[in-house]
Amino acid sequence: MNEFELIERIFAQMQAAPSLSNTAEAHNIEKGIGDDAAVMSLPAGAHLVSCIDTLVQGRHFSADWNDVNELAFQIGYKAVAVNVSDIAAMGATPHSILLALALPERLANEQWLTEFAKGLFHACQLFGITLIGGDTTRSDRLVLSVSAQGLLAANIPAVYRSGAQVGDKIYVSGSLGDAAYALQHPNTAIGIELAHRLHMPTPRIALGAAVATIGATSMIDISDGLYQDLGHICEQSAVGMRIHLEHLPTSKALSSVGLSERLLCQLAGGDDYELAFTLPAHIEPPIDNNSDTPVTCIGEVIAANKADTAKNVRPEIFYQGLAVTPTHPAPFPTWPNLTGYQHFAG
Ligand SMILES: Nc1ncnc2c1ncn2[C@@H]1O[C@H](COP(=O)(O)OP(=O)(O)OP(=O)(O)O)[C@@H](O)[C@H]1O
Ligand SMILES: Cc1ncc(C[n+]2csc(CCOP(=O)(O)O)c2C)c(N)n1
Ligand SMILES: [Mg+2]
Repeated sequence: MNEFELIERIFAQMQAAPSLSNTAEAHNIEKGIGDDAAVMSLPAGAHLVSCIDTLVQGRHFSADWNDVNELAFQIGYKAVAVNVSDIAAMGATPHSILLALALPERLANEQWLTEFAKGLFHACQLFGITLIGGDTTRSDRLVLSVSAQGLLAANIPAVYRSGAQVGDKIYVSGSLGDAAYALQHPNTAIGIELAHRLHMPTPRIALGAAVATIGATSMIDISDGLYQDLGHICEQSAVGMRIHLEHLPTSKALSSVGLSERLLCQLAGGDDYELAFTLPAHIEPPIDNNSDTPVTCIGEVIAANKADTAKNVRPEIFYQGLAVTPTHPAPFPTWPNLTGYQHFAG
């Protein structure tokens, strides 16, 4: 059996799981894997929301072959989760994915592919989506591109980065900085405790849909770091922001890390896959005490500083009521680089 037959067999087995085939049926997928392209019918008036995200060995996960072997399940899961997070950040409900797999020969074996497929289909099941097709090529390193489709009901507006208004409050889901800390300290007790936040992020699907319904003015998922990603809302909405550092939601594990290092992970670490959104001050956020998705107000939208050009607007940050600036960087010992993750930095 060659690699392609192996992949086909493993994926067909997983796809045949009863709960997954039920999802395909519920999603009106008329043709999934097996033809030149997939075909689905959409509910009347629904909007189709699409995105794509690539994970590259050595850039989005460890280059080390031992790690890639050990993390097969998590890599499969995360490739789906990061895309679902982008769909959630529009307020849409995820529907289906396509997978382009560039596979090194040494991973084209039953053991690795089975674990990878288990992680991928676990995510599909958890997020209620169907794999409807893909493409497989040989490559020197593992590269995964997943594109996702989501649906928005006819009467629900998608939430863009461009709608934040002066006076809105800024909210963030879950806790921040956990994944970045786990990446930087993989062998410490706290890093190990937080490793699941790096390898298996939880896209906030229900929250994204809920805030779209109640009238969120803007939303983004935090993949590159809160400071940079809120900057995208500032740029596209032509507003400024004030962020209060003492309000950043912090997990119990991360709260024992020194303040400056913790805040750096929270502002500029990335890999959080939490949602940041703005709501007019009179709209209460969907805070459900029984849910495991806390929502925290971290600041407010202010008028853009006229001195800033549209491309360099970043949030202003405050700590205990005082502006944190290069001349008064407290609680940081010196003014930190808050840029966040950039593929082509420097
Ligand atoms: N190669 C490309 N061709 C066309 N559009 C692109 C390309 N790369 C990025 N874009 C578009 O630019 C916008 C921002 O992309 P980006 O990848 O930064 O999204 P993001 O959600 O901020 O990050 P993430 O990749 O972590 O989800 C998106 O609308 C995306 O579709
Ligand atoms: C080995 C390794 N090195 C660095 C990182 C951190 N990292 C990589 S890409 C990215 C932003 C999101 O990517 P994109 O903008 O492409 O969606 C972040 C925070 C990691 N997870 N693993
Ligand atoms: Mg995004």
